[in-house]
Amino acid sequence: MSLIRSLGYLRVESADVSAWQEFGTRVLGMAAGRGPAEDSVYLRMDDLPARIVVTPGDRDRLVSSGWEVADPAALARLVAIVENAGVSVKPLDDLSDRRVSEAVTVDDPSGNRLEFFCGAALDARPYSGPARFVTGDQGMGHVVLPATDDAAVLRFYTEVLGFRLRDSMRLHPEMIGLPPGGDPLWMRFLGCGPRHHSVALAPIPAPSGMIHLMVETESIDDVGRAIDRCGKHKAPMISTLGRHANDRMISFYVRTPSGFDIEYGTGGLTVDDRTWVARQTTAHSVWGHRFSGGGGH
Ligand SMILES: Cc1ccc(O)c(O)c1CC[C@@H]1C(=O)CC[C@]2(C)C(=O)CC[C@@H]12
Ligand SMILES: [Fe+2]
Repeated sequence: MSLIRSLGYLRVESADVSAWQEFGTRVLGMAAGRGPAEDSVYLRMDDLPARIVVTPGDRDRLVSSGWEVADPAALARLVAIVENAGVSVKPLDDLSDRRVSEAVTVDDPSGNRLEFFCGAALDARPYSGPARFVTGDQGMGHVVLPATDDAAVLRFYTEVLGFRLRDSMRLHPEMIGLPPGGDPLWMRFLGCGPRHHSVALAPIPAPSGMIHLMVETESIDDVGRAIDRCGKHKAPMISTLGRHANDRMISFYVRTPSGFDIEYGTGGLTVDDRTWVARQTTAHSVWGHRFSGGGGH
């Protein structure tokens, strides 16, 4: 098992935090949480006080993704491994807004900021949002992060952080607006627990620092209700419903107020590392997922 157990939280900076409050609760069906900063938005998906924290800023971007480890000893081991690989690790002092007992921060080779933490607080109030999310040992979902140097990020995530390669997908250069006939571009799907992928790295530039966050619900009815809410609140759905070829997730994509997307799905595959074999998928979906508006991110 890798020291990193699952995707724990996202920290987002936004010029319009109130749009996020509306979007998170009315469209995504998450529950509004409370936190120490009056001007921030805290969105709950389960017993944790917040899975998405949106802080005010002058631009819209992913600040960091937070990754949960089992305990302080595991965090110390992970920090030693990362430092041994020549990557600098900084302790995080502002833990009050994160509601965890220890956290550190690291940048991946493409400049994506990661945080590793342990000792998350549980909220005394039960989760009560309209959508029921699959979290637990699968974490809050998966993130797709931009990564320019495939070899460097693949080495960092697998050899240093201990993620396992679950799938690769070759992208045609023209899919992301490059001239045809260049070097192959790879999208890598990596896992740290039972979820098929907790992070995917894509050779696609993203001004907001993020391509999408996938959240998984318990049933297709949760997904159907979310599609209805997108219509009611005029949230921009940027793909039709579809089923992915690699993790079998049935999902659709909707644009957030920060310009990146949420993939909203159900029925994703869980994998067992003793038997899993990483393959190459050549189609992104078995059916559906027709993207509109600039190629799907
Ligand atoms: C291919 C795939 C399998 C499982 C997923 O959870 C998943 O998000 C994807 C990739 C979706 C993918 C993307 O994130 C960036 C923009 C892409 C490349 C497209 O334009 C189509 C597929 C999109
Ligand atoms: Fe995805």
